[in-house]
Amino acid sequence: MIPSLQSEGLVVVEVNGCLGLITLNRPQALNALSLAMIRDLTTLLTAWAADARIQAVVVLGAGREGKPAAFCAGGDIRFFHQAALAGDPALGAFFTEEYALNHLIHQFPKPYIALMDGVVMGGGMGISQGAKLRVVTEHSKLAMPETNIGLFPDVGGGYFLSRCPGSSGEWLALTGQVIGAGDAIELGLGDVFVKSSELPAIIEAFRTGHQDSAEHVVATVMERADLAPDAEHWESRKKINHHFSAPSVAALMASLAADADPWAQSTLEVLKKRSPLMMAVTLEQVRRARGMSLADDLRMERDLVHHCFHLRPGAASETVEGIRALAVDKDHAPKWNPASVEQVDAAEVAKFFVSPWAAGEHPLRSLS
Ligand SMILES: C/C=C/C(=O)SCCNC(=O)CCNC(=O)[C@H](O)C(C)(C)COP(=O)(O)OP(=O)(O)OC[C@H]1O[C@@H](n2cnc3c(N)ncnc32)[C@H](O)[C@@H]1OP(=O)(O)O
Repeated sequence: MIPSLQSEGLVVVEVNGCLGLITLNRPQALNALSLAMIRDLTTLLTAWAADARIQAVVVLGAGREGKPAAFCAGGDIRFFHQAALAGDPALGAFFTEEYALNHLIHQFPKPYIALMDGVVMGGGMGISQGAKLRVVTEHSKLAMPETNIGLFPDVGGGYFLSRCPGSSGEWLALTGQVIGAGDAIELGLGDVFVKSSELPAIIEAFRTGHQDSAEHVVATVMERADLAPDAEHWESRKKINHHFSAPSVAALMASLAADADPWAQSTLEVLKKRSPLMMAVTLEQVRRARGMSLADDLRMERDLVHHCFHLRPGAASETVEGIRALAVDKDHAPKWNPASVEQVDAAEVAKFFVSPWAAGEHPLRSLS
């Protein structure tokens, strides 16, 4: 019922009755996902999908004593940095296996419940957006912040962001805006609000209560559901739709610049800090993904992430530079190349969307 795992305690598993309870247990790195953790999650979900004794799965993040909660802050970006500079083939395996895991979760045949308390970013969204029940609290901080590290919103981000209402997906993708529970529910990125003070009782019930059916597991959450707080960014939705429906990043930044409203000006300031090249790639990604299945979107994202590390290898990669500035040197001063949206070459953006693999050789060819 519990297969053997390889992440040495970073993924903790408990089975109680028909429930498989998974705790991401790397709190000092906000439960960021290593390749071993991704492999463990894949092993567990693959085994449990076929195991009639398991009828529901719950995933949560371990907390740090006295610190804010985190569900998962994404893929391990320090590993991306080291592996890219070392030319480590594990980097490619990481993305292939993480995206396949995201797909597995979206298609998981039994209730998979994500307790999205605290930080839920990047890869954390990837392992929660496919959940049947996405539980948010007043401490939830959801974001796809990849343009801040010279990346694009992957892990199925093209698929789930492009399904957000109006142009809010483009807004979230380009700015990396962090949203709380109210906005998450309003935008279709969360399902149910539970006060964080209720979580210990819910988790205790999952650990020790009688769990004899998936319905009972779901009811354990739903009976503690509450009214969500207001959506903080709801008032800005008209402005989001107006500016973020512009045809290009340069056009949408010009549109914001021409709007004296403080919201437009502060949004423009955020975009000026993001990678111009990767904003252009991101806008194209989200718009293409709107007409794609999840599997096709993940294949496109696998192509894009390959190019992030190979079109310009090593330290020349926009992603390596972005991670260096945020998480390695922590100077928060990435030197983007090019430095402004006006200098982004459309031909360079187009190269990201050419698959490096023939259709029959794509690493995610088996996803449907
Ligand atoms: C294919 C998958 C793609 C992706 O998922 S790309 C990654 C997307 N996620 C991100 O870009 C988020 C990166 N993290 C952050 O921006 C910040 O963290 C937060 C805003 C989430 C929280 O900030 P604060 O509360 O100030 O915490 P802190 O001191 O930055 O983090 C505590 C420790 O956690 C490590 N950490 C956080 N996120 C990651 C990560 N994604 N990968 C690896 N480590 C991470 C930090 O570095 C630090 O560690 P130390 O104390 O040793 O400096």
